[in-house]
Amino acid sequence: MNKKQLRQQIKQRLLHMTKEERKKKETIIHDILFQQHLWQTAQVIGITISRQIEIDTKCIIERAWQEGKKVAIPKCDVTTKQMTFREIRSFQETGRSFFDLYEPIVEETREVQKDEIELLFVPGLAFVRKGYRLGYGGGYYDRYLVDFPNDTISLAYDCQIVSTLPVEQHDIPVQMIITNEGIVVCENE
Ligand SMILES: Nc1nc2c(c(=O)[nH]1)N(C=O)[C@@H](CNc1ccc(C(=O)N[C@@H](CCC(=O)O)C(=O)O)cc1)CN2
Ligand SMILES: Nc1ncnc2c1ncn2[C@@H]1O[C@H](COP(=O)(O)OP(=O)(O)OP(=O)(O)O)[C@@H](O)[C@H]1O
Repeated sequence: MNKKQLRQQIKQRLLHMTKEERKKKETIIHDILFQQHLWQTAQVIGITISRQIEIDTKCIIERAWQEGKKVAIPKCDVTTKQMTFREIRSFQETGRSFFDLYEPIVEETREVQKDEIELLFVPGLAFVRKGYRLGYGGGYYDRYLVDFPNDTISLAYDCQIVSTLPVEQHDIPVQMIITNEGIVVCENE
């Protein structure tokens, strides 16, 4: 199966989950996350604002603010396919952008440098247990991760874990995946 077909297949799986199933699994994933030392000690997190089929990140962002953490979200440059992260202090500092994404409002936010982000949440559609992932096809995270120096984590429903993925030269694995079935520590060789 090629990447495009695989994306379609996983999207279908996600769309077929019932509201109850989704909520139940989401709660488990959030609970596991908040128990992690990695979470508890991170002072600055990098995270996206979730869309329909993605695991809810708004409550993660709110929890981060409650715990005094700083929250940075990406702003994509569609021509260079690069991202920069900017700190948001409330959802009012975000605006709807391309592709139905919410991005930081540049005039109201400051840029957060890569090395300031202590824990980066990496979105994806499908994952293998070694940490390799299939994204939405922009290549934004693959580029961003090239010289990212700190911890990376992904959140996924069990149905997003697959046994194989077409791995390419530029793919960089995440260090940890949290699913509703537990934690996967990805061993990088
Ligand atoms: N909530 C959320 N925000 C996010 C991401 C995400 O996965 N989730 N991203 C995670 O990376 C970045 C945006 N990712 C994007 C990925 C693809 C395309 C895009 O234009 N896709 C084309 C197909 C491109 C291709 O196949 O070459 C399209 O669907 O038409 C845009 C943004 C940053 N923000
Ligand atoms: N480090 C990189 N440098 C240059 N081009 C890259 C890099 N990483 C990915 N690309 C290019 O970006 C495009 C999308 O890559 P890919 O299909 O792996 O995206 P993805 O993993 O689904 O997306 P994302 O990383 O945003 O989640 C491809 O054309 C790929 O060649």
